[in-house]
Amino acid sequence: MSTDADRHDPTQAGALIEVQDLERTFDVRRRVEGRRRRSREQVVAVHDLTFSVRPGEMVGYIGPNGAGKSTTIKMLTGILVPTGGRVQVAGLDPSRNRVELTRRIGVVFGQRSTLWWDLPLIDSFELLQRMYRIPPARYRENLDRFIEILDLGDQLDTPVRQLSLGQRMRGDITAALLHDPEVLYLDEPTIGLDVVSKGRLREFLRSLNAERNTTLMLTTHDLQDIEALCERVIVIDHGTSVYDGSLAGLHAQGGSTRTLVVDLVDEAPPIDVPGAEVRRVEGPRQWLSFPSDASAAPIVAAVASAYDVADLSIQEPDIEDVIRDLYSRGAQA
Ligand SMILES: Nc1ncnc2c1ncn2[C@@H]1O[C@H](COP(=O)(O)OP(=O)(O)OP(=O)(O)O)[C@@H](O)[C@H]1O
Repeated sequence: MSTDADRHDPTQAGALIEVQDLERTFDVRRRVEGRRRRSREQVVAVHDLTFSVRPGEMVGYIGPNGAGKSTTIKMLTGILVPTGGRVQVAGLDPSRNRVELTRRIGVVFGQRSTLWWDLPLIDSFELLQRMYRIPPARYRENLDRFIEILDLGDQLDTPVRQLSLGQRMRGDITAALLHDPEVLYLDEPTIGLDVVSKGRLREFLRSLNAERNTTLMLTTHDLQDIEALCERVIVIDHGTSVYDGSLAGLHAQGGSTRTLVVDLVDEAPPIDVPGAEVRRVEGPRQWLSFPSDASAAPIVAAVASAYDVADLSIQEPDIEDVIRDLYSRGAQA
């Protein structure tokens, strides 16, 4: 859909995750009205999906409900076998080398915990140390670090079932990282968290990526997660990629516009300058829209030379609007 240079080459040398023409269909039986038997139907969850991710990238994987995000992540982690195409993670075929791959990836599902529900948090971590055979010194080092940054020190002896959602999520993230995975898949990691917890978690993920070059693939409906963490976004709709590129490039999709907000010293008729159009006037404040890919400088200069300006600011297009537009175009295709 995009033609700009922001768009990613979906197949890259040195990729950590490689997905080529990936496909997954499900056979489902549906009850047909007036018939005794159920009819068989095929649901295409993922098709023609091609992308690759380099080590250390932080990629947002987004799409509307039922777009195929979870199905993709399940194929990347080896839980589901593709019905077509190819997938490789760290040089391994996930469904064939699931045990080996498990040592190299971490997975966090926001709505499901992988911790032992009835055990104190620390017991889950110790079990994981044994399962992954993490050298004791490395385990201690990682545990101390994550406990400190994620502020879990007071919760270690609490059974998981008694933790708050935010504490449980931080526990799950620690559990997923103790074995130093190269890739971390996060599925709705901030769902249900308050603003402070969200901010803290995002900060932690940023530092993890900066310090350890951990590759991050983030599935979320919270676009602020994406804006805070990901330079690259893959948008999936109806099982296939409809956009793969930078967040800035996504902003520029769909001929979206930016807005120049002008506070005049006094009320005035709508501002008339080349390259911009007045959309709204409220007292001395006026909103002018101009194309996202145009420079704001000549418009600002024209306004400032012809009017008495008290203040100016530029608003970027709302990313949610851009994405909604992309989804609706996908639905029409
Ligand atoms: N086990 C299954 N059997 C039949 N159909 C399935 C199965 N798993 C997923 N699907 C279907 O495949 C499509 C993609 O589902 P998927 O869960 O991957 O979407 P999603 O993008 O993760 O959605 P959400 O944002 O709602 O979690 C949907 O139509 C879904 O109903």
